[in-house]
Amino acid sequence: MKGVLLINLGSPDSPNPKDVKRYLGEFLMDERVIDVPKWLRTFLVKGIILNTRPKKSAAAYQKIWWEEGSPLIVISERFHKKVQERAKVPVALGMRYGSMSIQKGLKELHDQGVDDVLVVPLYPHYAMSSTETVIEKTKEEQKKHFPNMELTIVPSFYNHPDYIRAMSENIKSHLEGVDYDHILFSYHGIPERHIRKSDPTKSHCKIDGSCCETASKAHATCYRHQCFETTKEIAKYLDLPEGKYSDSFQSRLGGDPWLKPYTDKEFERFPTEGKKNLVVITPAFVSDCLETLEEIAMEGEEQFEEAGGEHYKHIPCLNDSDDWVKVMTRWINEWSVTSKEEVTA
Ligand SMILES: C=CC1=C(C)c2cc3[nH]c(cc4nc(cc5[nH]c(cc1n2)c(C)c5CCC(=O)O)C(CCC(=O)O)=C4C)c(C)c3C=C
Ligand SMILES: [Fe+2]
Ligand SMILES: [Fe+2]
Repeated sequence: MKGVLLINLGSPDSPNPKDVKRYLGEFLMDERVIDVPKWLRTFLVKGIILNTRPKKSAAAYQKIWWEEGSPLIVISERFHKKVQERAKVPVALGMRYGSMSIQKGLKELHDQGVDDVLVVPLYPHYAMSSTETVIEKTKEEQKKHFPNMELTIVPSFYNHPDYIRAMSENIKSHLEGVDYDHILFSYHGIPERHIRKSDPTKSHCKIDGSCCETASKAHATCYRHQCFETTKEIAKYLDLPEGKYSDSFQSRLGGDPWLKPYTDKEFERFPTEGKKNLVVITPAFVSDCLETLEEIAMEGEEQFEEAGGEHYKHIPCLNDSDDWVKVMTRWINEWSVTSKEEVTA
């Protein structure tokens, strides 16, 4: 029997430093997130980062926490419930880190008789620290606990017409009557090194001006290319004029070079160029979370206004909007009526 596992990143159990520390410990000890030899990762995470970061992160979580819990979890649960109401097969929800584990999600499906699972990483763009770690963890849990289950993985949907249309219509609905100078597409950043590591050709991705524009099979796993494509497709759909929009990358951690330009530097630069009315969208996240609600909606506005900006607007993610629920349900229902031969063909 077929079933679906939706997988998002996860959040701490509460915004208290103790729970945040446990969550960050699991997250940052992932070899696909901090990709250095285990002894060095252990030293960096347990010896340095976990001594200071949990307090700072807990304070940030406290600013955005809802009565029902973490926004990322609550929104994912609402989305899951609505998708389940419309889907023709059982749908479960799991998180890569934290208490709502992937193993629990697979067990829930297994207990309902599911042995053929569509795995949906809730990330539009491929990165080793997001999509790849979800896929590898799911395969590991399946092999260990549910050897008779089969998995089919939904590919990154960064340029899927349904995702582009849903994103564009969401943006359009929030821009009605809004006067703006510029739209910033702010994507979660990753270290530049991860782009090179994910390049199967080992020669295409140079992170220069043109590699992401030149056709290559490397783009199936190139986060940078996929982010730029999402922007291009949304701009095309909304008929945005050249120069009225741009890309940036947020949330960097540590001293290594991450994808540029950095979002916080753009907030400081725009007002000096006369871009004083700014709209920010965050297409790498399907649901609002710490990185959109605190870093972009709160900190971002402050940084922009301190630099001389006048009006600032963050557009919410797709969250549990009817449109996004319908898109996901259609993908699921189309798969659930497809035979195995058609899927693998
Ligand atoms: C959109 C996909 C994501 C990628 C790619 C990604 C890479 C990545 N993240 C960190 C470090 C942290 N990220 C944190 C929060 C966070 N990250 C994503 C998504 C991606 N991360 C989301 C949805 C969230 C929000 C979680 C929530 O509970 O709302 C955090 C925790 C908060 C903090 O202390 O800042 C860290 C740490 C790295 C190092 C990385 C790539 C190497
Ligand atoms: Fe992150
Ligand atoms: Fe590229």
